[in-house]
Amino acid sequence: MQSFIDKMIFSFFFYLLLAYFVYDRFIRIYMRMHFYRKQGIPYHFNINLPIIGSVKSLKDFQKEHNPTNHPIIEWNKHHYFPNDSDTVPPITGLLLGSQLRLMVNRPEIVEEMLITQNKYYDKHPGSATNSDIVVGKSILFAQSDLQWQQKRKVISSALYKDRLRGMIETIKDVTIKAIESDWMLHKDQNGVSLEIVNIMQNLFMQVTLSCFFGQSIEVKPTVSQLVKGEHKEVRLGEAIQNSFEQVMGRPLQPLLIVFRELLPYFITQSDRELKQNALSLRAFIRNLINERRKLQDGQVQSGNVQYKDLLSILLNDPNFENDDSIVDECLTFFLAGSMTTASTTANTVCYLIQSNETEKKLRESLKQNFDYFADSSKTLQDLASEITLETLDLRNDEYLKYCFNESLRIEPPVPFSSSLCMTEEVTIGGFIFKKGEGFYHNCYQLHHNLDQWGPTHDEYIPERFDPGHVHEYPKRHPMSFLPFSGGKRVCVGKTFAEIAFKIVMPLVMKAFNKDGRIGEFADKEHYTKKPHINGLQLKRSKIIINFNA
Ligand code: HEM
Repeated sequence: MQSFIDKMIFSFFFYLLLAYFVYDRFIRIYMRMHFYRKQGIPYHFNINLPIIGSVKSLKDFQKEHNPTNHPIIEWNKHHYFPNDSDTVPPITGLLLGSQLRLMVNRPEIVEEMLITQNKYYDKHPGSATNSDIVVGKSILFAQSDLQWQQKRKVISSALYKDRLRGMIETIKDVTIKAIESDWMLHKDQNGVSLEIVNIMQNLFMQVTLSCFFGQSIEVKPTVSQLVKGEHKEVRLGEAIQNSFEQVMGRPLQPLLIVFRELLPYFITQSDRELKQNALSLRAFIRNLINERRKLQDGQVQSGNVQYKDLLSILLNDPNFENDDSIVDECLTFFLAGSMTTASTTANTVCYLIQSNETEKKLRESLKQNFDYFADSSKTLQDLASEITLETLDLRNDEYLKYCFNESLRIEPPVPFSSSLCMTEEVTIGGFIFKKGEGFYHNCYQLHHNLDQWGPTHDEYIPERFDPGHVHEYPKRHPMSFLPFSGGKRVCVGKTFAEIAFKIVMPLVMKAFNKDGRIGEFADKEHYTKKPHINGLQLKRSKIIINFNA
């Protein structure tokens, strides 16, 4: 009798669970899709497959087209607006496994979301769960609560103007050191042959280490990582990037597509390796923190400027109650700060190689701002002495700033926002969004909408940001350019990123120059295609440049 009752109880719970599974993975999703389709939001037909959703279609698309751009961006475009047309659907549907996501492609809707309706959505809790293993509870994926607000305020203070002045000195030192003592070692009769993404990634990792963690620029940190079962010493930047890319790809693993509840567990061999590697990274950062604790004042000395760096600020603030919360923010800074800036700079170099005219204009413009830039009797150090917070305003000509903007536009380092989530049912842009719905801002598309950027949207033209060229490139909707996100979650490092770019580019262009050209691609194919280097996919890009030295 007892065993019969046990069986009944077991069966009851088993069928209850099954019913929940069927409801959650099929019925609920179909009802939601129906709800959005009725409002005119398209869903590509392949995504109706139970549980698998768009994933099979996405994988097939990758196999067939091998997109150099981010697959989600290209898939969205391929299925919903394959030919450049004025009428990109404002919102398109995506089903990642059994998770519905909406892609917002139009600036008018983004504006309404960021400005008047921002209290109705927040970061999607799924992003925090997924990335927890690498960035823990950092501000990047945290909900916009009081704790996030307080932490963000403290972190932003590491980037105040007086501190930026010190960091400018550090960035100059790190860049000159990289060019002279690292890159130039590869010099032969053909110039200096370097892989652009790799050198920029390492450069900006060193910038981050020195500016925010006060590390000596002599240190080139490596971390022990498991690569297919073998222990290897990997450069810190590469190790962080690898772990992040793996974390981002995890929700598309077959097991996790079917049972997303298993996301916090690391079951497969590659997941266990990822966990191990993430723990090694965290241990490395904890070590930095311990070393810093031994120092008395936590001041960084750079040239004749002294400043308190991020690490000393966090160590002395009650909002960061334990070392784990400091490690979380440090790893976020490495990720958010260096991959993005590295890809922007690498893209700019590629576009200069592709366009003689743009490079000529940029060199002319730099000459107007910095006397030593084109003077061959002057060294990199001489040029560096002219670079200050004030001269970085580019008072005589802003072409370098236009190049920065155009690089961010044509290839946004963060091509779509992290996953966001409606906290209430709300109507935006005439569409009703259900509570709990996940969505992304499709920044890449915002930067390429034909009615906003015209038929040349796929060409690198810095002049579009020059007010003097407004007749050729009319003003766009303000939300058509959104590389740093916006509203309360706008990037905290945007000024730092711009400053770092404006320091690195002139130094690199002075170091590598033959008859006004920086260098050439080793593979001639690169002259005709867009570089497509974005911050989420650095590993995919292998572009060798023969720099002129
Ligand atoms: C070209 C360079 C950069 C670009 C394009 C960029 C872009 C972005 C974007 C789009 C977001 C929002 C991400 C989301 O949707 O979740 C973001 C957030 C953030 N960025 Fe940046 N970023 C850059 C450089 C930096 C730098 C240099 C730092 C640090 C020094 C930094 C620190 C952060 C942090 C901490 C957040 C999270 C802010 C919050 O949610 O409160 N970023 N960035």
